[in-house]
Amino acid sequence: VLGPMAAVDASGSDGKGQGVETSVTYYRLEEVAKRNSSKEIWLVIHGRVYDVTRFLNEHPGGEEVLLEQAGADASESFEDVGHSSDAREMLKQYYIGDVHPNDLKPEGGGKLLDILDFPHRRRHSLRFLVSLLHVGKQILLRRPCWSLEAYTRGSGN
Ligand code: HEM
Repeated sequence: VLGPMAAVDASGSDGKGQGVETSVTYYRLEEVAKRNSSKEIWLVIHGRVYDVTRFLNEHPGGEEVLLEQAGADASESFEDVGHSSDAREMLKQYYIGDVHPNDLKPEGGGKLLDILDFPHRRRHSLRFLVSLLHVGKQILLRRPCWSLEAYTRGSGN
Protein backbone atom coordinates (compact mmCIF):
# COMPACT_ATOMS: atom_id res chain seq x y z
CA VAL A 1 0.00 0.00 0.00
CA LEU A 2 1.27 3.42 -0.90
CA GLY A 3 1.57 6.31 1.49
CA PRO A 4 -0.73 9.31 1.76
CA MET A 5 0.56 10.98 -1.36
CA ALA A 6 -2.99 11.35 -2.56
CA ALA A 7 -3.81 14.76 -3.89
CA VAL A 8 -5.45 14.22 -7.23
CA ASP A 9 -8.79 12.59 -7.75
CA ALA A 10 -7.94 9.79 -10.10
CA SER A 11 -11.31 8.09 -9.86
CA GLY A 12 -12.70 10.13 -12.73
CA SER A 13 -16.34 10.07 -13.74
CA ASP A 14 -16.45 6.45 -14.73
CA GLY A 15 -16.53 5.41 -11.09
CA LYS A 16 -13.68 3.01 -11.58
CA GLY A 17 -11.55 4.66 -8.91
CA GLN A 18 -9.99 2.13 -6.63
CA GLY A 19 -10.41 2.69 -2.94
CA VAL A 20 -10.82 6.21 -1.62
CA GLU A 21 -12.25 8.86 -3.86
CA THR A 22 -9.29 11.23 -3.66
CA SER A 23 -6.40 8.93 -4.37
CA VAL A 24 -3.95 8.43 -7.14
CA THR A 25 -3.90 5.16 -8.99
CA TYR A 26 -0.35 3.99 -9.55
CA TYR A 27 0.68 1.92 -12.53
CA ARG A 28 3.86 -0.04 -13.02
CA LEU A 29 5.61 0.60 -16.34
CA GLU A 30 5.21 -3.09 -16.97
CA GLU A 31 1.42 -2.70 -16.99
CA VAL A 32 1.60 0.37 -19.19
CA ALA A 33 3.78 -1.47 -21.69
CA LYS A 34 0.99 -4.01 -22.30
CA ARG A 35 -1.32 -1.29 -23.63
CA ASN A 36 0.52 -0.92 -26.88
CA SER A 37 -1.95 -1.81 -29.60
CA SER A 38 -4.54 0.27 -31.41
CA LYS A 39 -7.16 -1.51 -29.26
CA GLU A 40 -5.75 0.08 -26.17
CA ILE A 41 -3.06 2.74 -25.99
CA TRP A 42 -1.53 4.10 -22.84
CA LEU A 43 1.27 6.64 -22.76
CA VAL A 44 3.50 8.03 -20.04
CA ILE A 45 4.17 11.74 -20.14
CA HIS A 46 6.18 13.25 -17.30
CA GLY A 47 5.43 10.51 -14.85
CA ARG A 48 1.71 10.46 -15.53
CA VAL A 49 -0.20 7.74 -17.31
CA TYR A 50 -2.69 8.56 -20.06
CA ASP A 51 -5.18 6.32 -21.77
CA VAL A 52 -5.33 7.81 -25.26
CA THR A 53 -7.31 5.00 -26.86
CA ARG A 54 -10.33 7.17 -27.64
CA PHE A 55 -8.06 10.03 -28.68
CA LEU A 56 -6.41 8.09 -31.51
CA ASN A 57 -8.72 9.30 -34.27
CA GLU A 58 -8.86 12.80 -32.88
CA HIS A 59 -5.18 13.57 -32.48
CA PRO A 60 -4.29 16.46 -34.82
CA GLY A 61 -0.83 14.97 -35.21
CA GLY A 62 -2.28 11.68 -36.44
CA GLU A 63 -2.60 8.26 -34.87
CA GLU A 64 0.67 7.01 -36.30
CA VAL A 65 2.81 8.98 -33.86
CA LEU A 66 0.74 7.83 -30.90
CA LEU A 67 0.98 4.21 -32.01
CA GLU A 68 4.74 4.55 -32.22
CA GLN A 69 4.87 5.54 -28.55
CA ALA A 70 2.18 3.14 -27.36
CA GLY A 71 2.90 1.66 -23.96
CA ALA A 72 6.02 3.75 -23.56
CA ASP A 73 7.29 7.03 -22.18
CA ALA A 74 6.36 9.69 -24.73
CA SER A 75 7.58 12.69 -22.70
CA GLU A 76 10.37 13.57 -25.08
CA SER A 77 8.44 13.29 -28.29
CA PHE A 78 5.54 15.16 -26.71
CA GLU A 79 7.89 18.05 -25.85
CA ASP A 80 9.81 17.91 -29.12
CA VAL A 81 6.64 18.73 -31.02
CA GLY A 82 6.18 21.84 -28.90
CA HIS A 83 2.54 21.14 -28.12
CA SER A 84 0.35 24.16 -27.39
CA SER A 85 -1.07 24.93 -23.97
CA ASP A 86 -4.40 23.73 -25.35
CA ALA A 87 -2.81 20.38 -26.04
CA ARG A 88 -1.41 20.28 -22.50
CA GLU A 89 -4.84 21.10 -21.16
CA MET A 90 -6.28 18.19 -23.15
CA LEU A 91 -3.98 15.76 -21.36
CA LYS A 92 -6.25 15.98 -18.30
CA GLN A 93 -9.05 14.25 -20.15
CA TYR A 94 -6.97 11.16 -20.64
CA TYR A 95 -5.20 11.03 -17.29
CA ILE A 96 -5.71 7.75 -15.47
CA GLY A 97 -2.96 7.73 -12.86
CA ASP A 98 0.71 8.11 -12.03
CA VAL A 99 3.71 5.96 -12.71
CA HIS A 100 4.53 3.90 -9.64
CA PRO A 101 7.23 5.76 -7.64
CA ASN A 102 9.60 2.80 -7.94
CA ASP A 103 9.41 3.07 -11.72
CA LEU A 104 10.05 6.80 -11.97
CA LYS A 105 13.34 7.28 -13.70
CA PRO A 106 15.19 10.56 -13.90
CA GLU A 107 14.56 12.22 -17.21
CA GLY A 108 17.79 13.98 -18.06
CA GLY A 109 17.32 16.70 -15.47
CA GLY A 110 16.61 14.27 -12.67
CA LYS A 111 13.61 13.27 -10.64
CA LEU A 112 12.68 16.61 -9.16
CA LEU A 113 12.43 18.43 -12.47
CA ASP A 114 10.63 15.48 -13.92
CA ILE A 115 7.96 15.62 -11.26
CA LEU A 116 7.68 19.39 -11.47
CA ASP A 117 6.80 18.91 -15.11
CA PHE A 118 8.93 21.74 -16.42
CA PRO A 119 8.24 21.71 -20.15
CA HIS A 120 10.75 24.23 -21.45
CA ARG A 121 13.70 22.92 -19.52
CA ARG A 122 15.64 21.92 -22.59
CA ARG A 123 15.09 25.13 -24.49
CA HIS A 124 16.18 27.14 -21.47
CA SER A 125 19.37 25.24 -20.88
CA LEU A 126 20.23 25.57 -24.56
CA ARG A 127 19.75 29.32 -24.38
CA PHE A 128 21.94 29.39 -21.30
CA LEU A 129 24.69 27.51 -23.10
CA VAL A 130 24.55 29.86 -26.06
CA SER A 131 24.88 32.93 -23.85
CA LEU A 132 27.78 31.31 -22.02
CA LEU A 133 29.52 30.74 -25.36
CA HIS A 134 28.82 34.33 -26.31
CA VAL A 135 30.39 35.68 -23.14
CA GLY A 136 33.36 33.35 -23.59
CA LYS A 137 33.88 34.55 -27.13
CA GLN A 138 33.78 38.19 -26.06
CA ILE A 139 36.39 37.60 -23.40
CA LEU A 140 38.67 35.74 -25.77
CA LEU A 141 38.45 38.29 -28.58
CA ARG A 142 38.71 41.38 -26.41
CA ARG A 143 41.88 43.41 -26.45
CA PRO A 144 43.29 43.72 -22.96
CA CYS A 145 42.00 46.97 -21.48
CA TRP A 146 45.26 47.52 -19.59
CA SER A 147 47.22 47.76 -22.81
CA LEU A 148 46.79 51.27 -24.19
CA GLU A 149 49.18 50.41 -26.96
CA ALA A 150 47.04 47.59 -28.18
CA TYR A 151 43.99 49.78 -27.90
CA THR A 152 45.31 52.68 -30.03
CA ARG A 153 46.80 50.31 -32.55
CA GLY A 154 43.42 48.71 -32.93
CA SER A 155 41.47 51.92 -33.48
CA GLY A 156 42.81 52.78 -36.91
CA ASN A 157 45.30 55.28 -38.40
C1 HEM B 1 -2.38 12.69 -24.93
C2 HEM B 1 -1.33 13.13 -25.56
C3 HEM B 1 -1.41 14.16 -26.66
C4 HEM B 1 -2.28 15.18 -26.85
C5 HEM B 1 -3.45 15.60 -25.96
C6 HEM B 1 -1.90 15.83 -28.08
C7 HEM B 1 -2.57 16.91 -28.63
C8 HEM B 1 -2.21 17.55 -29.79
C9 HEM B 1 -2.82 18.74 -30.30
C10 HEM B 1 -3.99 19.47 -29.66
C11 HEM B 1 -2.20 19.06 -31.46
C12 HEM B 1 -2.46 20.28 -32.36
C13 HEM B 1 -1.35 21.28 -32.20
C14 HEM B 1 -1.24 21.84 -30.81
O1 HEM B 1 -2.27 22.30 -30.26
O2 HEM B 1 -0.14 21.82 -30.25
C15 HEM B 1 -1.19 18.05 -31.68
C16 HEM B 1 -0.34 18.01 -32.77
C17 HEM B 1 0.67 17.11 -32.95
N1 HEM B 1 1.06 16.16 -32.06
FE1 HEM B 1 0.12 15.68 -30.35
N2 HEM B 1 -0.82 15.20 -28.61
C18 HEM B 1 -0.47 14.18 -27.77
C19 HEM B 1 0.57 13.30 -27.91
C20 HEM B 1 1.49 13.34 -28.91
C21 HEM B 1 2.66 12.51 -29.01
C22 HEM B 1 3.05 11.45 -28.00
C23 HEM B 1 3.30 12.85 -30.16
C24 HEM B 1 4.57 12.33 -30.78
C25 HEM B 1 4.98 11.12 -30.68
C26 HEM B 1 2.55 13.89 -30.79
C27 HEM B 1 2.85 14.47 -31.99
C28 HEM B 1 2.14 15.48 -32.58
C29 HEM B 1 2.45 16.01 -33.90
C30 HEM B 1 3.56 15.53 -34.83
C31 HEM B 1 1.51 17.01 -34.12
C32 HEM B 1 1.38 17.77 -35.42
C33 HEM B 1 1.79 19.16 -35.38
C34 HEM B 1 1.49 19.78 -36.71
O3 HEM B 1 0.97 19.10 -37.62
O4 HEM B 1 1.75 20.98 -36.82
N3 HEM B 1 1.45 14.18 -30.01
N4 HEM B 1 -1.20 17.16 -30.67
